[in-house]
Amino acid sequence: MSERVLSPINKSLTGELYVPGDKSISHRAIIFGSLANGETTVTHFLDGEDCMRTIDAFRLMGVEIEKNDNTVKIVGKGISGLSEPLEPINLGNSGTTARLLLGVLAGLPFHFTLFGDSSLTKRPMDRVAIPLRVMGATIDGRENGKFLPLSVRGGELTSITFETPVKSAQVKSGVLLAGLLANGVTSVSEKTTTRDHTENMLQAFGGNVSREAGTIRIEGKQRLSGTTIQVPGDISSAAFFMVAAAIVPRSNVTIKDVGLNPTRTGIIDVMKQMGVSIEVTVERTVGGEPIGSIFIEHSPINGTVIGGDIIPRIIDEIPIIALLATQANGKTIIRDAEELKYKETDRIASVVTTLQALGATIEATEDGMIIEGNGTILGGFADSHGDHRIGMMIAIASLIAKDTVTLKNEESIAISYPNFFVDLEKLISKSS
Ligand SMILES: O=C(O)C1=C[C@@H](OP(=O)(O)O)[C@@H](O)[C@H](O)C1
Ligand SMILES: C=C(OP(=O)(O)O)C(=O)O
Repeated sequence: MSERVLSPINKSLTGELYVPGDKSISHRAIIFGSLANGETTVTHFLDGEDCMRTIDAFRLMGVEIEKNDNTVKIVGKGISGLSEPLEPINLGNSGTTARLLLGVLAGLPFHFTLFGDSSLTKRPMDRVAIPLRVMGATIDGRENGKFLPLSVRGGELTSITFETPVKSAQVKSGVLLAGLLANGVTSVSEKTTTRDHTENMLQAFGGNVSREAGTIRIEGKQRLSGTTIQVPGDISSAAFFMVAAAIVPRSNVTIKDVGLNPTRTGIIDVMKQMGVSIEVTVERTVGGEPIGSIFIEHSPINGTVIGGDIIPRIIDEIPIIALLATQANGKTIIRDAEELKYKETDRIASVVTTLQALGATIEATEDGMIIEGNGTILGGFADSHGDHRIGMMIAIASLIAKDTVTLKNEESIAISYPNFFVDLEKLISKSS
């Protein structure tokens, strides 16, 4: 368990930054590359711990995957080229690996044992196990198969018509992946749109998927072909520097080559709604994913009310939005965000207690939080509790703190952003 002492910077943040590859897209590139026939090359792959769990899982099933820094080559031999793993699969801290992989394993004629770290072991898996059982998989584990460790016996699946009871791209994707391996046409409906990278990437691998008014249909047993995937920069990682630029006086930062998929850009809408000066340019679309740049300047910030359909579009950005709200004029209310309770930590509780410990005025509600603006961030000790996004929120808070902040458990940041402090330093050192 390592600690890092962070001092207030008394400088501005300026310059351009390329953030690491998108975590959601990196996971999916490995999954589809492993199911496809032929070679897949993935560039700007996120070299973070979560995505390594997905690579290791497919290696255990016999897939040849070579990784050199941020470039990954996968030798796909199709679904029939996968084999039964001889060892249990370690999912580490990664909810995306767990839920998406379950969808694939459900359709393979093998037995699997899955386990994760202490955080993932507390996160619900029944949200995807329940529909997969209806399709024909046998999934069991703690508390009637709700929690890891899980045992999965996959095999022939029948298609399903499924309406997701939770606003979750992981659940949607798990069922769609099982649908790809099943007999017949699987249909998944969602009341609120969640990130659609699975649908986009399926098409990039030559698959067919129809999308109409919140319903996605996928025909089973499609043959996918290996391809080249260029992973855009992760807007969920960029969000930390976007907020840093907004709250540190005299800052202006441009994030380059970042993913601007509309199912992910809620952070831009929220920052604009709060009065932040921000300019977005979409430059190109690669594999169905828009890519471009975001320019952010230090600005006066206003409190706001955030809720409803935007929540899945900002779900991973809420911790850093809460920090932004501590610096606003007036109160900010975040509601309809109960899904935060099922992340690496209960992020309603961890955001509120961490920002309170740093001196902010913030209280938890059943489905979100209420933040008083014009807050002063003090120094002190703050623990990531093993949650990468809480760790990065603390690091950005330290930039405007009155005193040093000691970040405990800083190593969790490597889950999604191994070079976070190097990139932060790049923006600071260019400033006066
Ligand atoms: O599909 C994905 O890649 C993800 C979906 C979201 O989770 P939920 O689907 O559980 O909301 C998000 O929080 C996670 O970081 C990545
Ligand atoms: C919730 C997250 O990831 P996962 O669900 O994949 O653990 C996240 O990255 O914030």
